[in-house]
Amino acid sequence: MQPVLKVQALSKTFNVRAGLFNRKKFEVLKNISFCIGKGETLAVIGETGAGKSTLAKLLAGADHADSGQILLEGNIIEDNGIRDDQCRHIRMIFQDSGASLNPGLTIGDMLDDCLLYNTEFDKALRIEKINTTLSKVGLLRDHQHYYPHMFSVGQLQRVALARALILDPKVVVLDEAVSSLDPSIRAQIVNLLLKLQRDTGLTYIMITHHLSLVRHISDHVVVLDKGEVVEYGATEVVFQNPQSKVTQRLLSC
Ligand SMILES: Nc1ncnc2c1ncn2[C@@H]1O[C@H](COP(=O)(O)OP(=O)(O)OP(=O)(O)O)[C@@H](O)[C@H]1O
Repeated sequence: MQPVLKVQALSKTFNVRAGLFNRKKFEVLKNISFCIGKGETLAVIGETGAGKSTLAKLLAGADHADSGQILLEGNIIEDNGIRDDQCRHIRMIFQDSGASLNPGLTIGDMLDDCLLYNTEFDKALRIEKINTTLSKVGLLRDHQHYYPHMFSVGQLQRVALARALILDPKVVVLDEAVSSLDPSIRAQIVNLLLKLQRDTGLTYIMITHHLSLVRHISDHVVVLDKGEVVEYGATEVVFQNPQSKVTQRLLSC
């Protein structure tokens, strides 16, 4: 079966300061390759600074790679740093959703803007889509009139999820999206993610330090170390018999 997302030899370099006047190249991601099937969850784990968030941004189109390809359902959506700007099928949710929402916009206006800029929907269709999306993530119709500061942290993650889902993406990248939540709220959001996946065949790429969560919900895992894939396989296999020193260290914590 064709993977929904295929990443081929993705590399990324940052120009970083070296001393007072010089800059040097820092290879943050080196030759990253993996693929993921529809309705599956792939976890990306690694120590601090391994390159996980950079990879998340490249996948979601928030930054560009220097080389390599990203293919969605067999079509190249990024080729050596050139992104198909029309591609809205990979969306991202961050840890601190509150910070990524415009405090001056109601949730309804924010969702409406997403639809206005990315679809040809008329007003009636946009209203219907906003209502069904809010209900999908467990929020009420009335919540569209609320501003971000009126929500709890857990509800804000639902709002972020609504913003990601309103354009019917195929892949959602979750960068520590449930990490800051307290355990009971985290469990609610994880159950919501699993339900959405069961109902719609969504594919997740989950970046997290929570290894119990990785074990609970991911089908495959990629272990990054200093920008390189040091282990990649079925989660159960990797957890039971970790091959790389980094994976062994992570699992022993
Ligand atoms: N814009 C940037 N310019 C220069 N260096 C950067 C930039 N963004 C990230 N880095 C560096 O790239 C490396 C990887 O960062 P990244 O945030 O991707 O790691 P991470 O695995 O997500 O870490 P953490 O688990 O702590 O979030 C780090 O050394 C970081 O300092």
